[in-house]
Amino acid sequence: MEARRKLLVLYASQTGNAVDADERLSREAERRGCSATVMSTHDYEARCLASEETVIFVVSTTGQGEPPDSMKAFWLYLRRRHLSHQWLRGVQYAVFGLGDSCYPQFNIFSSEEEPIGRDLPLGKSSTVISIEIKQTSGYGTVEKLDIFLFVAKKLDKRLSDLGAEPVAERGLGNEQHSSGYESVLDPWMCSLWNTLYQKNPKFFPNGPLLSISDKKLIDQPKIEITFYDAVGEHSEYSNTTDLKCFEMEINRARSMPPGKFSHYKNSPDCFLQMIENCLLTRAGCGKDVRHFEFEALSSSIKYEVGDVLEILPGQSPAAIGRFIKRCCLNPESYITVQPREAQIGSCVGSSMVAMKLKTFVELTMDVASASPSRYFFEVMSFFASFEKEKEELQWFASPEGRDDLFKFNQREQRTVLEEQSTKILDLLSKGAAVYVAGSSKNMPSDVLSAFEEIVCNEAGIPMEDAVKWLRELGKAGKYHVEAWS
Ligand SMILES: Cc1cc2nc3c(=O)[nH]c(=O)nc-3n(C[C@H](O)[C@H](O)[C@H](O)COP(=O)(O)O)c2cc1C
Repeated sequence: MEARRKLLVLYASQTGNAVDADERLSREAERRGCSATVMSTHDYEARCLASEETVIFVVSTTGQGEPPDSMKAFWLYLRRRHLSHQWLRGVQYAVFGLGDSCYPQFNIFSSEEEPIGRDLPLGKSSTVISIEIKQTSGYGTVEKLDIFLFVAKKLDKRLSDLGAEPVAERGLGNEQHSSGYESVLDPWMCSLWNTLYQKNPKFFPNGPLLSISDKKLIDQPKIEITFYDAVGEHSEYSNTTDLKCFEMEINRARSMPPGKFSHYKNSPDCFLQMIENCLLTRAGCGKDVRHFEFEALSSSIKYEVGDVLEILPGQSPAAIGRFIKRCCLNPESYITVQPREAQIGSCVGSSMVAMKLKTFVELTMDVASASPSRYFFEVMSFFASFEKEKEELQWFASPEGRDDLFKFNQREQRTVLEEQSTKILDLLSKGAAVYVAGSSKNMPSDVLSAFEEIVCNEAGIPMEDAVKWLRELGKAGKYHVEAWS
């Protein structure tokens, strides 16, 4: 019997959206009975592409029409001149691109005349910074270039020039769409499954429609986290991890006062002065993408065109603490993180070496500024015990609820932490009675515990302030207010 067909799903991402989209594609394929391997273009050997059967690419465009860092080597290989027009004969492919039509409106530099420095997206956060170190007063000729979804368009063309066969029309997801890139991804994915099924029914033995229940898949996480309560049990290894080095680097940078001399040089680490900080995105478009300009103050700074200046983003320790507390975990406990199946390869922050939970959260997760993914709502709906809440989460995770989710989640820039504190506002906006008292002492115990849990613990608002805040809301006539004494 011919073996079931397999899919290779490759992603190239700078800030994480393509990873989400890619994982969604592989999940949906697996729910239809087709096994899929998800990999970053960074971990994939480009020369092996010719021996694949079907490859789905999800790629984003970054910088000024550039491929993500993780795709640069892969793309360089694909562009080699010696590759024949038949090299990918027999390989089927589909490309889904992620981009943002805001970008062509910026001033674009042609590749020969790029300014010194590059855009540096800094993780999946609501503020993105593009950096330029000023050396001369002029920037060279400015050209308009269509950089919207540039990478997906180029990749699609190159794959086809190398003889690969497209199985679906290129999908182009635009973040400016009223419900984000998912509004294009949903129908694109459905038509992809149908086409693959028509080409070879072995892809989906039970047809292209959903055949495995969500529950079964949600029960099988890809990553295993093991907790060790004994502090120090594994600490003898922790100096060797990349994360540990990263942590040390961050601590070193944070503790460096102006004018401090580095340990190994007799000259100061270079100093830059910020001379411009301007918003690149349109006002009100819901995104904060900034252009910073720095001027070198010390002569010690040496760089060449293409060098990268990295600014390490940080998270508030209070937010990390609140997140861990909300998960009912001990921030001081040690964990190891590893993929459950060998084929998955390394996962974000994967480490066989135990590290402190709070270090892991600080270095690998964005708890205070990134909006949770759609899949987060899907998984939460599985665990929700309150029926109404479960239904709402399921609606958000469904294709029909996608627009509502986008408005509630991304447009409002909600975060995992905020989800908790907005619960109380949701309650209020649904017309629930607001109880106001002179002091929290008189609150009925169920109201008091809800307040302690949501307003005080999650949002970090002291109880007395929360009571004052409620009184203000009541005075403004927004909510029905009852008093107790
Ligand atoms: C610094 C930066 C530069 C970007 N440049 C472009 C661009 O030139 N063209 C485009 O279509 N989208 C551009 N985008 C939008 C991204 O492609 C879009 O946000 C995408 O969803 C990011 O996917 P990723 O998280 O997988 O990298 C840019 C985004 C950032 C943060």
